[in-house]
Amino acid sequence: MRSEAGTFVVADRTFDPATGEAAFTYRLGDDAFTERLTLDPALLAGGPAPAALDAALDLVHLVMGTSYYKLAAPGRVTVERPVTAAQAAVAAAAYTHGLGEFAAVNRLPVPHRVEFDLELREPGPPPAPGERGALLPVGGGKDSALALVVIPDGTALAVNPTGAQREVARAAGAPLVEVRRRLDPLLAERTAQGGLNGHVPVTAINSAISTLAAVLGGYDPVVFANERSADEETLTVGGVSVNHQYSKSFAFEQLFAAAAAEVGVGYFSLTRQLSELATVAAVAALPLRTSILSCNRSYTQRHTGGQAEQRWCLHCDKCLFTFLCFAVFLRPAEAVEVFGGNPLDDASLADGFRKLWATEKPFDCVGERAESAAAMAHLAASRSWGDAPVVRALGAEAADAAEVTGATVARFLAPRGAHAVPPRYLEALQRVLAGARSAVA
Ligand SMILES: CC(=O)N[C@H]1[C@@H](OP(=O)(O)OP(=O)(O)OC[C@H]2O[C@@H](n3ccc(=O)[nH]c3=O)[C@H](O)[C@@H]2O)O[C@H](CO)[C@@H](O)[C@@H]1O[C@H](C)C(=O)N[C@@H](C)C(=O)N[C@@H](CCC(=O)O)C(=O)O
Ligand SMILES: Nc1ncnc2c1ncn2[C@@H]1O[C@H](COP(=O)(O)OP(=O)(O)OP(=O)(O)O)[C@@H](O)[C@H]1O
Repeated sequence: MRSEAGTFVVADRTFDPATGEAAFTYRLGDDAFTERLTLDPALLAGGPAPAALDAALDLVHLVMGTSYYKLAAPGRVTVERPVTAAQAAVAAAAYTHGLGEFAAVNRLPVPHRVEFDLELREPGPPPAPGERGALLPVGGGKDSALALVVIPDGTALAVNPTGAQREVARAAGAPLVEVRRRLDPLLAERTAQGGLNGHVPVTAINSAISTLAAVLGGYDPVVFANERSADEETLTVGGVSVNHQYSKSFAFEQLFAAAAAEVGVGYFSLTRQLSELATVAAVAALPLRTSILSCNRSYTQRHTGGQAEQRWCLHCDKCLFTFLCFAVFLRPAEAVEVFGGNPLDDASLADGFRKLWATEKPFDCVGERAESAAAMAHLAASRSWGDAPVVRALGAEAADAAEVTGATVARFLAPRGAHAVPPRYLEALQRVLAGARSAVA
């Protein structure tokens, strides 16, 4: 069936509890797209409340549509199944702010305004929470590695797992459940034929998939590791903030937590009060620092298909930022052991490092401008790193940039800001942070 011109339709979906296969269909003009999930058999043994399972599937269906919507970005979304007000709020945020970078890159008006044509329903009575403990989505990088250490009895979950995600779960001693996600191949075809392309709110998608897995498998809560630095905008367009990491922000977390609560699942970010530097301070002191991989280039569909070796590329914005943070807490030889190289020795990368505190930050998962400047200034004053070519080139200007806001590494190590971490998890986090501080001292 054709969708009405100018509308993107969140259409049908199916789920087979015997095989764990779920299919989510969308329509855009003459095209129908179906994205498929295969859920780990380990998740299928429980007997989830049917209303909660339905609502969790609806949440996935809503946010996963952003990938297909973006081909034409018609500004109108029709949702065929009734949804709750909390789900509608998640969808509105995902299509508007979650597609903010996409809109800016494609020179569409920002904010990207989307009208929803949907029927609201009341949420069902909240089901009893699952009894199998915390479910921790892992990306393979430093943040979720820290969460695995703080919650040692948790279960890790990887969407399209790679060797890096499996390795970090193994190093932390956590059982791993896997969810395979397959984009409709027609998406790539239509993109190649000139469809619009750009970033989608992937943490919103992973959050919804994790919540579905928690409902099915009887886990509670779902614990993400989205740091405070993710709240900083990437750039401003006509006075409006555009954030590459919007679906990692606290604003989005609060909206999503309300929808997850309706299906009996707690949802929060354990590291919400931490800067990237504070997270790295802890991870640098842990043995599993050599098991992490934060380079996004190694997480493309090509790599998640298992066709290429994964390693730090040491050139992309995220590699440069992550190396800079770790250098604050490691000696050069230790850093090389973790990363397999030293980009601060390569003067040709100075411009790449400088961008980390520029007005327009890279569209990547990097920390706050002030924390990058503070980290580089800190290295310039250190005996171990002060002579590295990039540090020599940038130390003085980084110190000037840091001084504008009074930024220092020490200031970024103190937890601060709003959060929704339950007391028992907060105490466990504080214990690990204190242990790491004494290891570094
Ligand atoms: C791995 C990566 O960074 N990919 C971004 C890149 O896409 P690329 O073409 O280089 O490779 P693929 O990811 O394999 O994508 C192939 C095509 O498929 C489209 N697509 C992919 C995933 C999806 O869920 N929906 C899709 O439509 C994609 O548009 C390609 O055409 O550039 C893209 C455009 O800017 C980015 O959207 C890709 O980002 C991925 C969705 C991704 O997983 N990125 C995370 C590593 C990431 O950015 N994480 C952030 C969290 C940001 C957030 O929550 O929004 C973080 O770690 O802070
Ligand atoms: N493929 C994935 N499957 C499950 N969870 C994921 C996946 N990718 C990212 N996440 C989760 O989303 C959140 C944000 O991802 P992010 O990439 O910032 O974290 P990370 O991989 O832990 O660390 P790093 O920033 O060093 O890459 C984290 O909680 C992370 O575990």
